Amino acid sequence: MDDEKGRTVETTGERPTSVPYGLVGHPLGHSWSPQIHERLGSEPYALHDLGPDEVEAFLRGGAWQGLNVTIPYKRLAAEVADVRSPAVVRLGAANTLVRDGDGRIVAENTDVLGFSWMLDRFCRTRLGGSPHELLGGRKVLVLGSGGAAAAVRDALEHVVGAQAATISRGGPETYDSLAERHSDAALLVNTTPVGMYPACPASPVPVETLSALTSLLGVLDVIYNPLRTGLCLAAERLGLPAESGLAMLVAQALYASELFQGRELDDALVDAVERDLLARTRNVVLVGMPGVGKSSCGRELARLLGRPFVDLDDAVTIESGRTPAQIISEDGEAAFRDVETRVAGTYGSRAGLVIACGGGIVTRAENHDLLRQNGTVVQLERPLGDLSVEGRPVSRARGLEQLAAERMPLYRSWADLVLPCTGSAAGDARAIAERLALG
Ligand SMILES: Nc1ncnc2c1ncn2[C@@H]1O[C@H](COP(=O)(O)OP(=O)(O)O)[C@@H](O)[C@H]1O
Ligand SMILES: O=C(O)C1=C[C@@H](OP(=O)(O)O)[C@@H](O)[C@H](O)C1
Ligand SMILES: [Mg+2]
Repeated sequence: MDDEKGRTVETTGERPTSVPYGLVGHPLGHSWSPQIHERLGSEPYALHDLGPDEVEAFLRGGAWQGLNVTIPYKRLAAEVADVRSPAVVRLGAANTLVRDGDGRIVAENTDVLGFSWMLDRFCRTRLGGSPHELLGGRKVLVLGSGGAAAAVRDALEHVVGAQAATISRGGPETYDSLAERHSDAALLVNTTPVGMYPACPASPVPVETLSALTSLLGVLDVIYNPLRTGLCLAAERLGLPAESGLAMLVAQALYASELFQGRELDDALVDAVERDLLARTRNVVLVGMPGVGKSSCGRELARLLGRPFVDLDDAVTIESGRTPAQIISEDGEAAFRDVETRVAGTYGSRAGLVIACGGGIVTRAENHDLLRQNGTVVQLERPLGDLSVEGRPVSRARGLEQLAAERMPLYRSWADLVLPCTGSAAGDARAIAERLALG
């Protein structure tokens, strides 16, 4: 029998009646789990955004082999299971369900394992010791008291032997008492949604409070979007090692995928999958002197990588109905900078973009966090004599020499990569793609 496209449709034998793997939750929104599981070999992987009246029947009777479960159904997932791991029993919550050979539902909590993996790598690579050596018997502050907090606390207490102190708005230990009562804490972990896209970069703890926690060795955030949360940015400003939750996301998926497939996967896959995700999702942000070639190179780079391109000057024009040059000459530079900062916030928080900034983006320090929360900053450099001042009121008014004196140190301090221009925008684009290992 042929279908309407002329393909032969099997009418006998085994046909999959559903997708074997997937994620259940509500609301699901955008999820990176399908791409991650595809890389790990547990595919096809579907998203099941299920309402409260349909989820239990699906968990109990749906034609699935392995499921990840997220908010708000992790407790239900633990309840419907026939077999529960020790972590699931302790937490009363499961994020992974598999069917065993007898059709029984087996529940695990790989959030605990995923956080342990991230903590282990963070401690060894950034703090120079194992979690147990660095944190055993010491106090760790856990911000928040929801499901993610329970998994983090469980890992800290049962795997590492640390003392987890929960900080929450309504609990006995609040944010107000942080600096006063917990200056002995060795690590701080955010499990609240504060700082998550699109309300970013926001931090659950102001940088002043963080600086009063004088025993901190580092900071972790379970949020992975943006790639650098407001908390991580604040910690980095204080010189504290900090990492947000992408590794935890990938590691919990790896442990879930092992259960789905019934085979062991190499832990090194976590680093590899994380690197791939970073390469695909991190913005490339171009800065440099006016006329250096940011807009031209950005356009070429976006074409090369097959990504959307955003020129912040164009975004300003769309947002305000006037070009940057018009705003500057009619209302003054400060008025332009306000709109520029607004659009930097909008596009800086998105993922997978090539962003060309205006030359003056570095004149407001706050723009740096807006753009680096999800981006790698690349500075383009050419000799001043080669720079066009056409249609650039700021360059004309102040002169390139003076602008360079003011801004060069700022470009340098923002830049993750400085690229001496190669002679053509397309050549610069190829050089950036190569230096940042983007393909
Ligand atoms: N790599 C380059 N080498 C030589 N000229 C360039 C290069 N990139 C851009 N240009 C030229 O310089 C001028 C300014 O480029 P533009 O991309 O608008 O710079 P920016 O956005 O940094 O102000 C344009 O006339 C452009 O054609
Ligand atoms: O240097 C500056 O202050 C400016 C640079 C321009 O962008 P380009 O650097 O793309 O020319 C534009 O944002 C505006 O005219 C102000
Ligand atoms: Mg430009």
